[in-house]
Amino acid sequence: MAEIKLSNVVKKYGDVTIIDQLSLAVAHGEFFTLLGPSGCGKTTLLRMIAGFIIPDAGQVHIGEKDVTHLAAHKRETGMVFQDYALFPDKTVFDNVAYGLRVRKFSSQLIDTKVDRILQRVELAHLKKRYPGELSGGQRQRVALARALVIEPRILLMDEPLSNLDAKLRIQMRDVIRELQQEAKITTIFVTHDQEEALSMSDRIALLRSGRIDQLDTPEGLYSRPLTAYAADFIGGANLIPITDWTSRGTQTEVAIAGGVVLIDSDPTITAHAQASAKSLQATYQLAVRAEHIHIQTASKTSTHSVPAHVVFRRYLGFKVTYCVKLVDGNTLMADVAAADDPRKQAGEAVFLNFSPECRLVLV
Ligand SMILES: Nc1ncnc2c1ncn2[C@@H]1O[C@H](COP(=O)(O)OP(=O)(O)OP(=O)(O)O)[C@@H](O)[C@H]1O
Repeated sequence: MAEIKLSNVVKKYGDVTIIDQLSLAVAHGEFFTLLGPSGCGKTTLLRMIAGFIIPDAGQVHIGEKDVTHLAAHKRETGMVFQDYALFPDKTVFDNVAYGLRVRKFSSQLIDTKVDRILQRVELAHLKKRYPGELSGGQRQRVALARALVIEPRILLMDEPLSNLDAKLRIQMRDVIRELQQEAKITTIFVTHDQEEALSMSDRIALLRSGRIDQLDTPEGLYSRPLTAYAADFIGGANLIPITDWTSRGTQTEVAIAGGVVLIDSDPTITAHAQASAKSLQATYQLAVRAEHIHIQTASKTSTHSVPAHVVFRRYLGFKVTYCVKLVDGNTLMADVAAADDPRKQAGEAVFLNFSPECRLVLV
């Protein structure tokens, strides 16, 4: 049984459809991320689950209960906002205690619960401070403690790390994930940061204009993107036009400018291609991650080498990034380990070998 279920939810503002017949199910204890660029509808979806936005059509279930029209405060959800939304005139202790006081817990139980959660987020020594006397990371931990102290059934987090500096953001990922695992609390996390999504989530729904483009595990989304949008958004793959392709059992030959690339076959793509009436060239591109291009100085190494020219070489310490141009003028970015660097300069000819992990993706 799903802990959270959205069934064909729709949200429109005027004539503009923001969420378009979207369905998803989140399992109990799952860390589920809504990922996508600004404006794709992540916050709207999260607020539908919280009860701040009522869908124009469709249902929201929490457990077995239809909560589509249930008031936000009756939904057993805790929310952490991007700007923390702490009470500036209350101490850390009182901020965290707020939800318990509203729920009429005894002051003794409030003391115990608040002290326990403040210790867990390493803020016990700061409980008498006001939010204005805390760093961004500390404020974020107060917001997290305040959401968790009421032991909500569901934790909803809207870009909770985006106001922190890069180092703190990475530390807080671990804190959130640890607390979530400890309490086995079903969590929906909104972010536009692909690295955050990959490193924290059990599953990710990649959104595109109010629809789910791909719903998958982090590994699935990174290594088996189905669309050019997913391949580009997660890990910024090179997208290469194809001129033809032939599936030969476990391997597929893909013709691109200058040569033929051999990749692993994907049954999903093959089945889609068989069912699709459109021309293959218009429907698919080859998605190639920078780490899946190997730069050779001679073509002899493989019958599937593709000629190219170096546009520029950028040394980055542990790796070297090359920009290379195919015979049709398309450019690709390729990463090589510093130890394997062929040390080619702009204008020099090279040959590219592509790893079998490269994929055909829907345009
Ligand atoms: N009250 C509103 N009235 C009209 N349009 C709105 C309203 N709220 C949101 N929108 C629009 O709905 C779309 C989705 O907004 P939403 O906040 O869900 O996106 P998001 O993916 O969370 O973006 P961001 O990462 O920038 O927060 C946007 O185009 C936004 O302008």
